[in-house]
Amino acid sequence: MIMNDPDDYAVHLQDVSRTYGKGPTEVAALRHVTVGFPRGSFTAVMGPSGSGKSTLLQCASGLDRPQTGSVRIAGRDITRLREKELAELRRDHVGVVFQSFNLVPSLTAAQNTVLPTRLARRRPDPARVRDLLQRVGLAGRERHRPAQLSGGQQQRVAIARALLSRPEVLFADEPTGALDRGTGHEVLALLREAADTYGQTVVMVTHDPEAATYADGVLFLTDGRIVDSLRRPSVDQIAARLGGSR
Ligand SMILES: Nc1ncnc2c1ncn2[C@@H]1O[C@H](COP(=O)(O)OP(=O)(O)OP(=O)(O)O)[C@@H](O)[C@H]1O
Repeated sequence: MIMNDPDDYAVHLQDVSRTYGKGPTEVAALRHVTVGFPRGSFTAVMGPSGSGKSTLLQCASGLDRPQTGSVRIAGRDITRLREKELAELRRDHVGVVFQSFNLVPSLTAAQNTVLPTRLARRRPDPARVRDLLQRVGLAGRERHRPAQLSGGQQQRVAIARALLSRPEVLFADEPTGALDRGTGHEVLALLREAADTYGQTVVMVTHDPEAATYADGVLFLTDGRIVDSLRRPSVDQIAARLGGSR
């Protein structure tokens, strides 16, 4: 399919730049990035440490505002929205699994999982909550509070929470980084299912070539720019592309 219109994409970044700091300490984290994520696609974002992967996710998800350029989600340029409109758009269309899990300390794993759904005034399906928590390996931990869970377990609560509301767009920053192999594969299968079965658009940062093979395509960032992309690559192709830069 030929896609020229930014609205053909679930998320579209046009000429996005993000700089941190000023003067001698200035860092250009993203430099004039233009990229679209087609609806229902699963994209992996890779590149060396400091290349701008997290910044790309933060800008694309509306958690951070770029200095230049536009970011479209659900047909709206989110860089032009007021805070309240942005918060509502994010609540209704976007799910995130980022490195800080933002779990509510006083709520159990199950309560944290259903929180965004409840905030959006929807009724969570208890069977689906149980199934998701089981699939991310948290069966038996549903009533544990974050302080009673390991870092990896807290991350899995964040993954279940992001998946439960079936957002149109799901951003995940290293969702399998802290997980054992088996749980990591289950999480990747859930992300694949989100795209294939529910038409959700998934954008995932990962350092792991094997995790990236679950995606339809891989984008490579270097020094704030997208320098390459591969469609349906093998582990070996990804590893070869990353070379010594990991
Ligand atoms: N809040 C900040 N203040 C200043 N500089 C920042 C900030 N956040 C990121 N940077 C800088 O911007 C650049 C891109 O950072 P970013 O976290 O996006 O990279 P990354 O590719 O996700 O790295 P990693 O793989 O190590 O997580 C880096 O040089 C980083 O030091």
